[in-house]
Amino acid sequence: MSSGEATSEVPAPAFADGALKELPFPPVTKNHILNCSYHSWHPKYRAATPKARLVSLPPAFLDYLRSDGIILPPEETDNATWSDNDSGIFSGADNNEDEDEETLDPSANWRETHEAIERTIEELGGKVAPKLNWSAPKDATWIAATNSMECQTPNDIYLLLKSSDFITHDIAHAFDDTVDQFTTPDPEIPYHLVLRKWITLNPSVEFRCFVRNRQLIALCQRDLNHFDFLFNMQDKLRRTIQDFFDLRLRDTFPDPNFAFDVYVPPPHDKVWLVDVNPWAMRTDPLLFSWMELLTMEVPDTVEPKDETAETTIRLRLARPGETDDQTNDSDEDTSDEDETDDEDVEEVWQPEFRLIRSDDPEAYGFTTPQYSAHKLPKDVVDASSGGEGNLREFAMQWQEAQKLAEQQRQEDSEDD
Ligand SMILES: Nc1ncnc2c1ncn2[C@@H]1O[C@H](COP(=O)(O)OP(=O)(O)OP(=O)(O)O)[C@@H](O)[C@H]1O
Ligand SMILES: [Mg+2]
Repeated sequence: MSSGEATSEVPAPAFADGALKELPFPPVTKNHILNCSYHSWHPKYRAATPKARLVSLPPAFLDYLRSDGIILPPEETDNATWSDNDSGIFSGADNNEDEDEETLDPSANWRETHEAIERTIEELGGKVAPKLNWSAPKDATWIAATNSMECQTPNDIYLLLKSSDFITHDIAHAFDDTVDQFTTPDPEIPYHLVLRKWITLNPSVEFRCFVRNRQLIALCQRDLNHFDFLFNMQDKLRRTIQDFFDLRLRDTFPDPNFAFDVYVPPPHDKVWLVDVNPWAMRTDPLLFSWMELLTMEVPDTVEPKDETAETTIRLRLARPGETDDQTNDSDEDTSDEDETDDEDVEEVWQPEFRLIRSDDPEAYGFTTPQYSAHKLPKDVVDASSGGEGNLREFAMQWQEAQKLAEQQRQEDSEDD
């Protein structure tokens, strides 16, 4: 797939009466969205990505994902316990024997895909974490027996994918809110199921990193819990991630603005690239606000002229929208007075690295639901419309899931 360089720099903020009226995002193009699709960037950064395989998805499989209801292909292990089923989830094997098997098995039209998925799970050691081009079904884990994204069978995967609003966004709204949404025909999206070898990730060392005009400007935790030990290793982590960005991403990613997610497991000297996300509203800025990220002042790095001199890098603060030329012009015009000004701003600048402090309200999830753009998963709403019994059963499952998640979090933080 061709990946076009985004032409847009960060625009000068549109101030009105001294206040920004709207978030000054550079125009988000369909091309930018495509550049952030797993299938676009993965081949280039494969060596830095946890082991993953891509299964290309035919239209018939996408039709299955789009169809109402959750009907799963029959499994050899299907047994009677599945048939006494009032959850609305059916396996083809549960159906009336008189009916035609072909019409009952939803995978009849995409058997090859189903088998490719089966083989790939095996190749990856029997456990995988699935995602589509952009999204993982994180909002649907409550429906899975494991209460996580860990999948051992194709049906585990289908159940998650079909229950997730994030997956629906990938298949129905990928180009929403792009500047060329209504003016250019949608490019065909080569849909892929990404199967990642399952690893037990420690959420405390997952970070989201923000890149503006090819500079790493900010980074933060992805998990919104307080992890005390992170404070002691903040500098080391920042350096490791900055080096990774400089070496691997800065000059090779097609767009100047994007956000990337990394995993930096002990001993914290290697960075794994987990995902690349659009520089757009749809990406959660987590511990920052988009307004901060779009308007924060960052320096333009000026390399010291004498390369042998051991010197602090001179930095000059540039405002968003100020081009290199503008910055350099004013640098050339260096009067005595300017030098004094320069001294004022000469300092070692580093991207802001935000961590959750123990007293932050985010640490306890008081302020925002985990997926704020989707206040309630659709299935919660569906459960409530299924009557009191459904809701009670759902509430019990939900409580159990929360307890397990909390237990897991505590174990993980103790591990470190
Ligand atoms: N190989 C893996 N094994 C187990 N868990 C994984 C694996 N890869 C990723 N995860 C977990 O899945 C989470 C979500 O993955 P990913 O970032 O790809 O989803 P996403 O939908 O793009 O998320 P977002 O909407 O925040 O951008 C990660 O934060 C990580 O905890
Ligand atoms: Mg992502």
